[in-house]
Amino acid sequence: MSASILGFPRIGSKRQLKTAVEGFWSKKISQEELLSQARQLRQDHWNLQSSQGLTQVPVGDFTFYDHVLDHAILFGIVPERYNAADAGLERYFALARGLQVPSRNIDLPSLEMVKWFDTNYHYMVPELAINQEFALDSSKIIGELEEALALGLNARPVVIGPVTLLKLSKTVSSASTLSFLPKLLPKYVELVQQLVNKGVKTIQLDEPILALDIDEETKEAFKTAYTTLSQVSGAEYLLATYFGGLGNNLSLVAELPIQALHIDLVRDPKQLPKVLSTIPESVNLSLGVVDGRNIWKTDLNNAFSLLQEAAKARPVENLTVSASCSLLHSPHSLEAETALDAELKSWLAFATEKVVEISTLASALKNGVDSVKAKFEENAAALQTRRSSTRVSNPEVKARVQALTAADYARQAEFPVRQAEQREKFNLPLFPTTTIGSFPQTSEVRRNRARFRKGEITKAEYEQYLETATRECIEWQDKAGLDVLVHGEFERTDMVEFFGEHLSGFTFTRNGWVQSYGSRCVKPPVIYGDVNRTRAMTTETAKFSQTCTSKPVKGMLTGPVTILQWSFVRDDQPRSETCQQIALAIRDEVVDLESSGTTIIQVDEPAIREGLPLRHENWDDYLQWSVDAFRLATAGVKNSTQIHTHMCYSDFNAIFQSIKRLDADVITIENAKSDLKLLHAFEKHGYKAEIGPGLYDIHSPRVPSTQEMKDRVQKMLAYLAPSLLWINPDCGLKTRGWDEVKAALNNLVDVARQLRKEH
Ligand SMILES: Nc1nc2c(c(=O)[nH]1)N[C@@H](CNc1ccc(C(=O)N[C@@H](CCC(=O)N[C@@H](CCC(=O)N[C@@H](CCC(=O)O)C(=O)O)C(=O)O)C(=O)O)cc1)CN2
Ligand code: MET
Ligand SMILES: [Zn+2]
Repeated sequence: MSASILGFPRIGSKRQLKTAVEGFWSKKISQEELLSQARQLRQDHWNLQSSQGLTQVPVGDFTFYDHVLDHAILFGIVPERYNAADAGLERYFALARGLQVPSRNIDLPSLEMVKWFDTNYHYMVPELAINQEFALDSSKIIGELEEALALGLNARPVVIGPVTLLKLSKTVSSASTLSFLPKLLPKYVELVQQLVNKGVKTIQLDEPILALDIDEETKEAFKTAYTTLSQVSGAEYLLATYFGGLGNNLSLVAELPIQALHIDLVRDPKQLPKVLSTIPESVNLSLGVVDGRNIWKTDLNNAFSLLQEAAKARPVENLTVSASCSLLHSPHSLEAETALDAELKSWLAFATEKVVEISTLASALKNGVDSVKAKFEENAAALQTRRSSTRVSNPEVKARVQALTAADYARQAEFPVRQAEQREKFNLPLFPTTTIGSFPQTSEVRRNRARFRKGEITKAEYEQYLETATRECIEWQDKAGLDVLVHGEFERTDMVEFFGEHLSGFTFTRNGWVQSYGSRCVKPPVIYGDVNRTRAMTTETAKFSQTCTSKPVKGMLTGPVTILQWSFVRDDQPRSETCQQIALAIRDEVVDLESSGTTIIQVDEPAIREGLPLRHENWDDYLQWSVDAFRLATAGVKNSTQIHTHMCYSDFNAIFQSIKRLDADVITIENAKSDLKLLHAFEKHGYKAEIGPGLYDIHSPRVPSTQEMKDRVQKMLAYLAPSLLWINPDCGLKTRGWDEVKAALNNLVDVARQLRKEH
């Protein structure tokens, strides 16, 4: 009987990793200092697990930027061009975030970054060359293993499995990335041998791809890979699956020569009986009963009955209690949440508390529930207060949802009618220019917010500061010649957290940080009850902003699906219902913005693609309610009010029909890194509304030239009519500095000016 987790959040209780890494980038700390802080974090996190009695600790879950990128280094999947950077951390961070050193003639963009399954975590996409040769560089994982062994820990190396690693990679050729398996496998074998030589018994191979629909080629790859790996003497494998059930991949997994299997019993508790009857008894089962993707306290009784069901079918020695997936997606600890209401706090468990839950469940399984009776009782009592709490339920919200009719989901007229009215009203030039919303969140902006929160400046002083920042931002855009302006979002910590702070049914944390990419973190708000808007959230800012210019300033809102997707969501009602409630709150805001004089309103939905279920069979249902939620949020306005939406970070081709069904008047979309494939889809499916495919990548400090952006537009014009095309960057500018932003936007406006002359 054992207890362990698949991975722990690496960012640290106070985001020490962010501070250290960013300090290293800005040359405030040395490489040695960075390495030593990293070592400390790993040690703290392992100690935390072992002090709670977890029987094994994962090794390799730590990373300076992204664990998939670490695997590219591990197997030598480094494109030629990065050899311009020095081996070691310079090359590593060049892959992660690009590198520009004019004096050395270096101008490297970063690798592509995309979403990790259905999470808000982003990974770097390994890029396989046509003639890719692999080379093992195991220094990182071996180093970390030695650290753990020196601490006397029972260490289990964590490696992404070969099939998932290849499936997440890309290659320029038309060949399937799995065609690289025969060349890659020997390197896995070599790695496993090295680990075994260090005294390792079990190696965790993460294959989350098994929670997806996979084709025959992929199934064959699994058989080949695991048969080969099983031949390394002395090695045992824990095959880890998560983010869903095994579904029809169960019979494949049952055939693989593995010693242990991890299953996600939070996303799919119903798979347990099938797993128990299909997976050979000799295979140890790691049971993911604690939710790694949400922050609610586990229902210990419920989790325990799943464990007992397994214990009836197999010897307890062959079972491991675990969390559904790596705890990477949970905040570090509740300890810092001193401002959280006591009752609400009693409903929550972050990563550290989840480790305790796992340990409690393991004790119950080993020594009987009576051995941890008090803990079970305390848990049941907390859950009971949550179930019966009056603040969870709001009858007015429920009644309003009940009363909705089809008319609430549709604009008054079809797009062509709206477009005609809008054109007359706005009289915008051909190729109108705009931005996506945020402008640089400088340290000055953050410092002022922090000072206000600490009471060092008054509310009035803070608001005065925001007005000045907003006015300067708008005046700059006006002068630069942009056509549709934005206020810059200086008052927001984050596009989702801001709305979480203003809506009832939500709470927010002080320190509930979760890594989003690299050193960047988010603090997802917590939705615990029925969502309701009690007062306008953005109209004052919008009204003020419009006084700064005669050009239209867009009202800027986050859409219901994105608010849902980037929050911790209640687990006591379907996500679709929560989404509908958020949609109503946003609808009220949209309508209020219109009444207070805002004529163009953008409702961002960058997370709509990310929310798409991993299994195809669940797509239609999701796309129905998510698109409906957007329509509900935006349909309450006049024909002449222009609704924009914005999306980023994803391949939208698969959900194209749903994008059409959003019925937005203008869509701005990330495109700078995903080529013209998407635009082809817009053409093919007869998309009629207006569209602004991003002209440059805002995730890099690199300033795009006028010519390169103009070339991009020329290519786009092969697919899109000039009268429909908007000119804009591919996402918000909050992570950039002002110098880069000004230079890039000046060039962008130039592009539009030149094009207008030519058309
Ligand atoms: N939720 C969400 N998900 C998203 C995105 C997004 O915008 N939001 N965009 C995409 C990319 N993901 C991103 C995620 C995070 C950030 C980001 O910039 N995060 C910031 C934190 C933003 C924040 O809340 N900042 C706080 C600052 C909190 C803080 O550190 N305060 C210090 C003081 C700060 C100072 O003096 O400078 C303190 O209190 O001690 C604020 O503005 O107030 C960071 O990690 O650096 C950007 C993109 C996809 N997913
Ligand atoms: N309006 C938001 C911004 O500009 C949209 C960002 S999408 C991740 O930051
Ligand atoms: Zn975006």
